[in-house]
Amino acid sequence: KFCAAALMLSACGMVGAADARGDFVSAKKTHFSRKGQACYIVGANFWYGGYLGAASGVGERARLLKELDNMRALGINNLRVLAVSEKTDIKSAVSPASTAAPGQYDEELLVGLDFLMAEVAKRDMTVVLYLNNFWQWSGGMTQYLNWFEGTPALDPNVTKDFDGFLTSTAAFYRSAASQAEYRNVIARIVKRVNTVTGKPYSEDASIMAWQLANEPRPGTSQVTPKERALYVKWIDETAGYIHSLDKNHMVSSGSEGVVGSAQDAQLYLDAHRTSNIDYLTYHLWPKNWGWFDSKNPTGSWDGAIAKSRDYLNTHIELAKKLNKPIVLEEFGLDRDGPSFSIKATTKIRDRYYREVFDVIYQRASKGDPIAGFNFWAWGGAGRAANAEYWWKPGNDFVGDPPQEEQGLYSVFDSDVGSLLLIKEYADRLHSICRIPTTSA
Ligand SMILES: O=C1NC[C@H](CO)[C@@H](O)[C@@H]1O
Repeated sequence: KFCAAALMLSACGMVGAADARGDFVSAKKTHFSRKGQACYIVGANFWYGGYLGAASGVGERARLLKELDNMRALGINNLRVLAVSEKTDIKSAVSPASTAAPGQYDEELLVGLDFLMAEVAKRDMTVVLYLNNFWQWSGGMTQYLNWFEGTPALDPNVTKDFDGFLTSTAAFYRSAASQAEYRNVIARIVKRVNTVTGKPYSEDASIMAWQLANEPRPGTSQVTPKERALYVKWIDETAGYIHSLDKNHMVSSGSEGVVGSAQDAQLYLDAHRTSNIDYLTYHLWPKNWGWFDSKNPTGSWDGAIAKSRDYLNTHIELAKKLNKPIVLEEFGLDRDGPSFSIKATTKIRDRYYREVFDVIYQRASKGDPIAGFNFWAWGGAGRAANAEYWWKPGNDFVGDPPQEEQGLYSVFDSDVGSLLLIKEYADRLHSICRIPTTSA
């Protein structure tokens, strides 16, 4: 009876048919597999993809379709997207937010995510959806603490106290009330039925993975044993909760790697050993982490490259230890000058991208567990709206979220050299596993 009803509902488009099991990206030891083939992630960070998909308000569906076509044409087959944002008074945060208040969700933004997923599926692309943010630019964990612990929603751009932000925000993991609402939101998204396709998210193979948060950190590099244990437990139990709701998809943490694990490789290993985490993630930020000085590129280049190569290779070795695939899901560098202006060249950034791509391609060619990359971040047709390069509601979305200058790390559609470089390495990675670089 149930099958007949399901078939009938499916036939009239009320509930989309589940994708076949083999259509889902899965981790097979240290590599990803999809449709019976090993596959590599050639991806972009596209945090605002769901926002563009909204039917009105912030939505720009015509732009979204053009961005997706342009990315697909380059061989990009994966997008990393913000799935949930929290309404906040923080100035350098995006608005509107998908969670307007605890228990109040913005259906228009959630339909935007539905539309994005429907268009991604048409292009045989996949998406990693992150369900929270350690940083303030989408409200994130500090906003949960404001709602449930009464502490101020902190913006390190204002407080200028980065370590204070890290310690305060890590209180999220021990706030029972915050965790309860966070899980409500997780359940609402993971169990959602796409209003455009009629397909349950949990049965949609165009989702590659659910991700706990963007860059969740345990606190500062001086975390106590108690904070370490809490962080490890939070990753294990939250990932386990998602798997309890959805038997089809992988789950990842969104970690930056050792830098995001109190500079401690052992903590990174301990936090990702659980079978509830299907693959590893790491990020690479030479300027943010003080390795590269964009005001002194010549003097800081060699050190930055040496540290970057070491970071890349160290994490591929850690993936071998855990026998899991690993994705470099964020990396970037600013424009020549440095400048936020789209008119500035990107020679240094392109050179850096090539250095990163070379390590990834060489080690992937040898069968090492590097499963791909997502560069940070797709700016596409978006443009900074004012001379100060700060985002304000109503402005274009670009690759840089509102807490950073609009042009800092974005790859725009006019950055032809960067786009050709991405395509060159997309083709090379796809050639390793013979995935068609254009949708069949
Ligand atoms: O997740 C992130 N990592 C680094 C990006 C660039 O600084 C930043 O915009 C984002 O919060």
